[in-house]
Amino acid sequence: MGKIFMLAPDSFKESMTAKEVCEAMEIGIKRAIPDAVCIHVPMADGGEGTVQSLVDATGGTLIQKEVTGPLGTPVQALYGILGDGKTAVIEMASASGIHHVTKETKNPLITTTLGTGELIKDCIQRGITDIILGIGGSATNDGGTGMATALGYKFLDKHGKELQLGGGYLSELDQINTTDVLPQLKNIHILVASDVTNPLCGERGASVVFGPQKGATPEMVKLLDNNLRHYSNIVKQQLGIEIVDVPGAGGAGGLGGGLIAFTNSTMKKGIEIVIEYTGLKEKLQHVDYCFTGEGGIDFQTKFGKAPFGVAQAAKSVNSNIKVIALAGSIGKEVETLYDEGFDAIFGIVPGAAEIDSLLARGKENVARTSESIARLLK
Ligand SMILES: O=C(O)[C@H](O)CO
Repeated sequence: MGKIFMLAPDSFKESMTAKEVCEAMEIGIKRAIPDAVCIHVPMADGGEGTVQSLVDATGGTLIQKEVTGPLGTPVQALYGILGDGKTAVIEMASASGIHHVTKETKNPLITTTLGTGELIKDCIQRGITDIILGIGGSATNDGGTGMATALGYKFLDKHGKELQLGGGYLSELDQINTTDVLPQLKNIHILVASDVTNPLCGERGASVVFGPQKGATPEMVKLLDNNLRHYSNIVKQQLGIEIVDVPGAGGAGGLGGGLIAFTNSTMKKGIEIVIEYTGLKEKLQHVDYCFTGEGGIDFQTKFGKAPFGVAQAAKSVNSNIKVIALAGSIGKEVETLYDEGFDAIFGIVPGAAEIDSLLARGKENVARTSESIARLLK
């Protein structure tokens, strides 16, 4: 039998999905080593591409659903049901992400995570019991109250009237009513992959750090931070749950905190979840070479990006597996990755060119680079 190659890249943003990168790698490797055995395990780190990668890796299905977008108007969102038929994978950004608002319509006082909750509800209604939820890239700062509203929680003011959606109104919160919460919710487990470990409030909190990118002025940041603090106090008084300082509670405008308060959830690093659900370590057992990669690789790759998780997994299974990374751009202090399980890192760009043409020619560049590497390995 020929040498066995594990192909486990992340997507190359705006150029190729992780699955397409796998296919391009295989084309290049087989030009040099026709009898190479290539195992495809498309990767992701909990952010954009996680739904596609886990659906591809497990033979699952994609579901399209119209939900309420961050501004209250309908948007088309996608989520996945994995091959096991009982686990769903959702990226909150698909329903409530920043790409659904424009520079002119960005407004974290009114944006809502209602649509994310509608996706969770849709999963529950299909009999799903486990949900993997990637959070980040949001347009919202509502502490996950919109998400909870879709699941039946009611956020009331002191007159018993429901608050308007959006983090800007949480100063009026007086009571959280749980009478109409979906009864099935208590049987659902949500594994949360947050892109950050920030707390809900304060200097490192959701509003101060991520509010400005969602259109918050300095005054709005102050208001939103105070509102989330007030909200966390009510959650503590009425539900007995402390969310204000929990790492990750500030993810996606406080959706992390809302998930802790209102659902049966656990937070974990996105890449760890993807490695577990794709069975990467089992598939690495008899591998000789492990190819990974991402659009950009630099020193930050070691803070939980997919290629880092893949390199660590490969070396933990067998330290003799050679880990080879491909990237569109190679950034600062990339040499620090050689101590982290990477044996070699290759840029795929053939020469100076317009970014659009580089993105469009990603597959041929990955195939050519993979062929060159395989010629050396042969
Ligand atoms: O959505 C956001 O607020 C950021 O991506 C951090 O989670």
